[in-house]
Amino acid sequence: MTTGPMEGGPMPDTASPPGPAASNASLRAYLRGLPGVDEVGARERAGELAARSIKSAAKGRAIDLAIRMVDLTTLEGADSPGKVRAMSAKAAHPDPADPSAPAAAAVCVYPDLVSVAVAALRGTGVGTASVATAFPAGRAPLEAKLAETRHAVASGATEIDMVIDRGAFLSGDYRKVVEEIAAVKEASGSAHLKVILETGELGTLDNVRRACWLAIRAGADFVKTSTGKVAPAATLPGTLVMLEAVRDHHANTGARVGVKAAGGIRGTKDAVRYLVLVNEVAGAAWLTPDLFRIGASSLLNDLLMQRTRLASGTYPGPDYFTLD
Ligand SMILES: O=C[C@H](O)COP(=O)(O)O
Repeated sequence: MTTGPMEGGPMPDTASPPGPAASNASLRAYLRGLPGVDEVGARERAGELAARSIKSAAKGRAIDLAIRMVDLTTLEGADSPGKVRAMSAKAAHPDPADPSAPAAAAVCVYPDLVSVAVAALRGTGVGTASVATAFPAGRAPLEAKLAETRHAVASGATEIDMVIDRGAFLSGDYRKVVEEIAAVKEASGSAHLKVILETGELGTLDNVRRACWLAIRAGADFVKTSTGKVAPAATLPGTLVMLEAVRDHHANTGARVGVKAAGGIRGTKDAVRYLVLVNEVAGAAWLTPDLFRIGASSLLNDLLMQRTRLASGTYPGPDYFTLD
């Protein structure tokens, strides 16, 4: 098992973390002094939780919860207003034949399409999330990243999904990572900020733990695994480490930060595995769209198919739901 209050006593935040104006040297010293993540233990624990089965009655509830947690995403060069409108309609009413099917949490689009999603989602309660900060690579001057963030917010985005500067992180410039997140947080105003770590580029689970700590410290409302553009994208062990980080942050400060698993999550089985992980690692308090999201471009249809099968005993035909 990895580190945690139940297994290893007080967590890192209690070990006199450096103050808000800390130099890069003290951030480096602090982060490098944190107890390491037990990679083998994390993988074993994630594997063990993934193997758990849940009863049919609980499965129906889990599927509805997973639908409510979906950030229905399109992040392609070929995205168009028409596609965003169709996706927004689907997010608000995933199964037009069954009004009991819950709505998704949000639609996630590039900044130039935010206004289209906002108009299409007005009055539905579904949020509009926008990637910003030169998604997915994050290679742009800070001013350009802030301008993009402000544009998305001015267009009505309720959530901003930013990427961290992985180059700065991997070369040990933690101060730059923190400053950039804090600046984007300010530019986001009242929009919720999700900070994408791009765990597939961080190399180790220790780095995932460190990046989480920096993002939370800089003001993240959510920490998010991946852009969906880099392999591996979301993984159970990486998400486990992130859930431990938010759990420990809560134990140390009383504040709750959310987690978003995104990238490569395509089936109901996978979605349910993430819910089991959330429940077992962070706790039931995180089983809400306010604290856990699944970012996915093509998961919703499988959730709807499984939902219909549970209710009726048969799978709907392949053409029953509109394409994700
Ligand atoms: O943020 C969400 C991801 O970009 C979606 O990735 P996906 O297309 O693999 O589902």
